[in-house]
Amino acid sequence: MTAMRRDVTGRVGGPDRRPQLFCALDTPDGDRAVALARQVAGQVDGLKVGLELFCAAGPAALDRLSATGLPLFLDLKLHDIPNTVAGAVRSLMSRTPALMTLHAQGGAAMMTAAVEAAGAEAARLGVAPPVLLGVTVLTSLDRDDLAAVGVADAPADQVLRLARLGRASGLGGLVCSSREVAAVRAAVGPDMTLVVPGIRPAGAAIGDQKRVMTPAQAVAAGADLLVVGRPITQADDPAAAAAAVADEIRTAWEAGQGAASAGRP
Ligand SMILES: O=c1ccn([C@@H]2O[C@H](COP(=O)(O)O)[C@@H](O)[C@H]2O)c(=O)[nH]1
Repeated sequence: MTAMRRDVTGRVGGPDRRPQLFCALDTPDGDRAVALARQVAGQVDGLKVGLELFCAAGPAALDRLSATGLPLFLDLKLHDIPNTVAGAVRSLMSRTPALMTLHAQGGAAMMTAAVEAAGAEAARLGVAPPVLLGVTVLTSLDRDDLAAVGVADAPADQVLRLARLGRASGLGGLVCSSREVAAVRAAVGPDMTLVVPGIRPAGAAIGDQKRVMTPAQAVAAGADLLVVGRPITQADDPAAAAAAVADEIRTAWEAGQGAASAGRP
């Protein structure tokens, strides 16, 4: 597995805790994914492989992307009975992803089974276990969408409920939108890795996302890892688009660091 910057707790971000940028390679074409990865490799901290690429190109896509040397984030959002999810985690571990997702609404037994399977399989293979991330409420959903599936609470309340369940189940991190990340941090403490998709630079098309923020806003809110897909991959110049997002993250982070040290006695 490619080294991830983690602090002593395992939280992604490294000693300086600068938020990381991962590019979502959402394409059914393995060759295009590899080409995109090469284009953005100098600007991003890692690559995210989701359902579209994995369903089309399979685990071989992970092997090809590993050659970039960047950490891989396998975002398959596992959601099934505990035994099946544990088996899927074991099967995926040989590809040594740095991060993997499962749906927190799959419940505590499912998440615990995944954590145990990842730990045991990592020990057997002699590798570091991935950071298991619980997806709380998809960033493409708003209050009306939740109501339509029988959840009367606002997204922020449902995110917090699932975040606490994920922490109690032993997960290493959570996926939520930037809008909830500060409240989730307050609820789960400093050690969990908080990942935010639904990132849109000012003026970018929002598409199917509903709970969005800019990269700078996500950093100010306290995100550890920002996932950006189409604003980079569908740009005329993906490398330049990735560099602009990375710059925005760095600038916002440094401004926050400066403000924090100015407030210190
Ligand atoms: O709540 C979630 C969880 C995962 N995603 C994934 O992130 C990227 C976002 O891509 P964009 O093109 O920047 O919208 C995509 O792979 C999703 O599957 C998410 O958007 N929201």
